[in-house]
Amino acid sequence: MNKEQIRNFAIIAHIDHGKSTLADRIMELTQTVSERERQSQLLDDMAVEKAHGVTVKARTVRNYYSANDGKEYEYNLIDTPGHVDFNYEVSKSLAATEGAILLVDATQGVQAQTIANYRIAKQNNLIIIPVINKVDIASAEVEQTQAQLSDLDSNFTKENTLLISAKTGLGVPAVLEVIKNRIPAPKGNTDKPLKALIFDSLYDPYQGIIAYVRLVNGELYQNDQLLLMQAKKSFKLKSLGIFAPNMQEKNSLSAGEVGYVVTGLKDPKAIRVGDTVTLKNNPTSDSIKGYQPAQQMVFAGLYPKNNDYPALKDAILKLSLNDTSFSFVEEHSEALGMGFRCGFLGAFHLQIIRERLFDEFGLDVLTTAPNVTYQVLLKNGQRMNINNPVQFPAFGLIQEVKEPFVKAEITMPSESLNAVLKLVDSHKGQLLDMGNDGNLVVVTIKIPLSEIAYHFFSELKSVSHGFASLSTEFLDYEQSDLVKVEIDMNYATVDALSFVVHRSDVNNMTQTLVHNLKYAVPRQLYPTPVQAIVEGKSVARVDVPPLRKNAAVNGDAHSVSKKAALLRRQSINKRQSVKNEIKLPQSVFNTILEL
Ligand SMILES: Nc1nc2c(ncn2[C@@H]2O[C@H](COP(=O)(O)OP(=O)(O)OP(=O)(O)O)[C@@H](O)[C@H]2O)c(=O)[nH]1
Repeated sequence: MNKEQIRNFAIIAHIDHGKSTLADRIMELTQTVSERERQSQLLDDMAVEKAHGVTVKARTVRNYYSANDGKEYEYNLIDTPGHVDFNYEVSKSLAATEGAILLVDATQGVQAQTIANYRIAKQNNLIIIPVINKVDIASAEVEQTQAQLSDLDSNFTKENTLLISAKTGLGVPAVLEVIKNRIPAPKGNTDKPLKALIFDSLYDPYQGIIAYVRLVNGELYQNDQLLLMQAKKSFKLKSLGIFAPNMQEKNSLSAGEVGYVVTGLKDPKAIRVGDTVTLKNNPTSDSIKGYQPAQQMVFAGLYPKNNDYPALKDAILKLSLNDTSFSFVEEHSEALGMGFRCGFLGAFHLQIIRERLFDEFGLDVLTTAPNVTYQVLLKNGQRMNINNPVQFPAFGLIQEVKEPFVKAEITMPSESLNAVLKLVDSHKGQLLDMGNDGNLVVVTIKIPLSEIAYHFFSELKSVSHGFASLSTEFLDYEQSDLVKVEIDMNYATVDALSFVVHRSDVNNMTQTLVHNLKYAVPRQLYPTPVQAIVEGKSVARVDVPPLRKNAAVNGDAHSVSKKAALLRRQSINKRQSVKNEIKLPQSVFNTILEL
């Protein structure tokens, strides 16, 4: 295909605004999928995507479009996820394209992820085509949505914006023409040495690592000897091809094109997204730069339920190829054995990884309570980054603790403003700015990441009846008001408990904890006070009743586990970092971790 007849583009939008549905229509109109293969959201084929009805992974598919000018064009379409946790997938995809369709649901208007994705596209210097979707719905507010788009970018005029229904197909043929007219053909030179960007990868049990590539310069042929420039690793290419939408082998790929390379490499660490592929014997002089690695925000321990550590290790390595945005290091826990401490982009990402381990590798994993990274400065001047509560140093040694703060933009209808501000306040958020645009309010806040990393998103949806949307951006590490609560007691199986909580949560938290703890089984036959101590001062105290006559003196694991589980759950709900030194049998510990 002549390079002038290639168009690489992505579809970007807020969650559920119709990207996958539009991708379905495009594949049908270009006859990429036959009548027989048609099914809705064809590209969302992962089990987690079907279960949650959202796109998690970006997908690439090549279509051939017969344009009105009588020529045939190669359209490489990339469908991207819309959830705030998966912005990283969006930026990866956009690095491989020249243009983007910015899709906005006419019944919802511009939302937080519309703005966030628009900005990523702008940063990548892409041509953006504004498209308003779902115009078939009676409650569609086309004019208002149009006005919001013009506010976002003055180039998004009424004349430039397309109106479609991805569901019925209305207006979609016009989108196909506009892609050809507005989005430029890829630049790049087939005569120069091969230079290709790896923008995604996956592990195939039979073929090893398959890299998704976008060729910037040069050509790629079957049997080429290739070199990974960052990894400094060479290999002989096993085969190459395109996605249509399934893998289809080809003899060559050339500058501007998007496709896949079967590397034959088995070591998942060999391939890094963002690396440059070139020819071993005729390498390019410069590699592709500026590719930002993902920044993990939420951390948790993952342990195999059935003690099958080798299987978990293998699965995590392979999954990390397909999702380069999560990080992992081995860790060992007294109670759970070998596992991994993993970093995620957000709580939803954690859930998705957990489900993928189950769906794709048959592995059931235990997850410890999620937490963020704390920067700790010790009195002796040593600095530590702590993302594992077990490693939290003794409070007496600590000079200062800092925690990550983010800037969050919440977009909502004005009716939800009060409820949202209340929610923000209860999560220690500070209002930075508030803008009004018709019925749409955009509130900018500064908030500790630990406060919004877990349940904030679902609480926001709930208080705004589903209408508020959120986008976040990391700000900095700032002083944290953490204090340590020590629970002073003597239990049969629970030796000691200490929690790290925000100062403002101390009173409520400790009252409840101490109250619940009194029901656990004490070792002594005589009453014992349980008390919570903060900085040497008792903040709550409860006298434990004498042991029931026939209770097991050495502790009733079940009853302890229930109470400890309750404790754990409360601590999770409160979203503080938790340090506990519970020594319990494995089975009991498992129950706690699962909560
Ligand atoms: N009535 C109507 N419904 C639509 C239209 N486009 C999409 N939908 C519906 O909107 C819902 C979301 O569509 P998707 O295509 O999954 O949205 P998406 O943007 O890919 O969602 P994520 O991948 O989760 O970000 C589905 O139930 C679609 O059937 C449209 O033009 N009209």
